[in-house]
Amino acid sequence: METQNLTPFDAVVLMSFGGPEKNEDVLPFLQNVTAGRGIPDDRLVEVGEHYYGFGGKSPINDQNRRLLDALRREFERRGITTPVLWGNRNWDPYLTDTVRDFAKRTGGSRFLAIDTSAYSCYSSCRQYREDFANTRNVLAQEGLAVSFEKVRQYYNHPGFAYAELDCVHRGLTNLIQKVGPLDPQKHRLLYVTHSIPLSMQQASERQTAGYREQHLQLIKWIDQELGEKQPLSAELVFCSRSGSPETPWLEPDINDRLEELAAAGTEGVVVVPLGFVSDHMEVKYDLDTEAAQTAKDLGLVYVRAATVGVDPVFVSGLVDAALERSAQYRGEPVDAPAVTPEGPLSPGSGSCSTTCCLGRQQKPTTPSWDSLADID
Ligand SMILES: CC1=C(CCC(=O)O)c2cc3nc(cc4[nH]c(cc5[nH]c(cc1n2)c(C)c5CCC(=O)O)c(CCC(=O)O)c4C)C(CCC(=O)O)=C3C
Ligand SMILES: [Fe+2]
Repeated sequence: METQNLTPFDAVVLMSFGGPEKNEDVLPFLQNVTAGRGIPDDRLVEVGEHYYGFGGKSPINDQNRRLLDALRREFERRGITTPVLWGNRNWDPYLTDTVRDFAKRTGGSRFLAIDTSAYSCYSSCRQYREDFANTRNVLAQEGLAVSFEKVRQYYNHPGFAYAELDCVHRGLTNLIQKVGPLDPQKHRLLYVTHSIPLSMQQASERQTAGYREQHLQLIKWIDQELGEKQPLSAELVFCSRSGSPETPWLEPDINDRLEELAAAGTEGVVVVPLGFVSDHMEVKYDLDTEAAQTAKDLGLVYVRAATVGVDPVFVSGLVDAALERSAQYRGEPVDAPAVTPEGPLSPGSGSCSTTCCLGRQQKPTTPSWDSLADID
């Protein structure tokens, strides 16, 4: 019997990046994101233009509203009565405001977070835990005691993995509709994720397979699952590089790779945004606008596979991951499934928390024992 029980948590909080809703939001949002992170001004102007091109509205908030709704419906379907809240790092509704409001309204103090990023690295894992510590510290000064736990990074959880598999399968079907039978000489599968600085990549490798390798493991699993149906070679490419040009980031960039492939005789690609759980601005601009234009200029057929979004298999997997974390927290034996050889990254075990993914400056994180004293 599955444990349909989130004890001792008072609420689940969907934790995300946040994005602007209108033109006037864009600058303050970018200032929030980049405070103290050394992003060159011309890059900020460029990224601002991406947002203005969409009327100043990032797609991410509406995606999160849909996910929030889907999670609530899945809780209801399973008879779980724990409330599901939503909070962001960089824009309204901010995590601190959501949590303060809930704590004052209900007296609840223990929060279990589900992040909208699936892999391990500073930006996608540890920085969220710094956010939890920040909220905890701000609210402590206001006399409210709150605590946070989070579910594991879920890139290899069957819910996310099978939902991705379905996205790839549908992308391939779409390409076949456009070009006829697939030909490994002419067609290719490009998995895309957010580039990160090499230093951040290296920090992610200290205790786990690391950011890049986690993607490669999932790609390998998808490839095996597709089996004979899928003759194309697959590779991982990157998008959304920022930072200063002298700092090395993960490569190749998708646009550069499309040029190389076209020159070598490729005629069509399926682009799978494996690193993004829904259609964020990176997907809408960097892939659907920029990379699609690159492909068009090169005469390539370009199919963009879907993101998992609110696929019921994904949503149900997230609820399973929350139940798993609760049971683990209570000290009960748990079944923690994973599709890749690395296995589940148990949060709080140290495998993806204590010393991994350190940022440039060391800041407090949650859980509270994960402090500077634990860093070797
Ligand atoms: C790994 C990763 C994820 C995936 C994990 C996760 O989801 O958390 C992610 C997500 C996102 N990143 C986003 C937006 C931005 N990221 C920036 C900057 C940066 N991202 C980085 C990495 C990542 N970012 C890094 C290493 C930087 C350099 C600065 C730094 O070291 O921190 C900048 C500043 C301008 C620029 O430099 O491009 C912006 C505006 C949005 C919102 C999009 C929307 O509106 O839909 C989302 C979901
Ligand atoms: Fe980012």
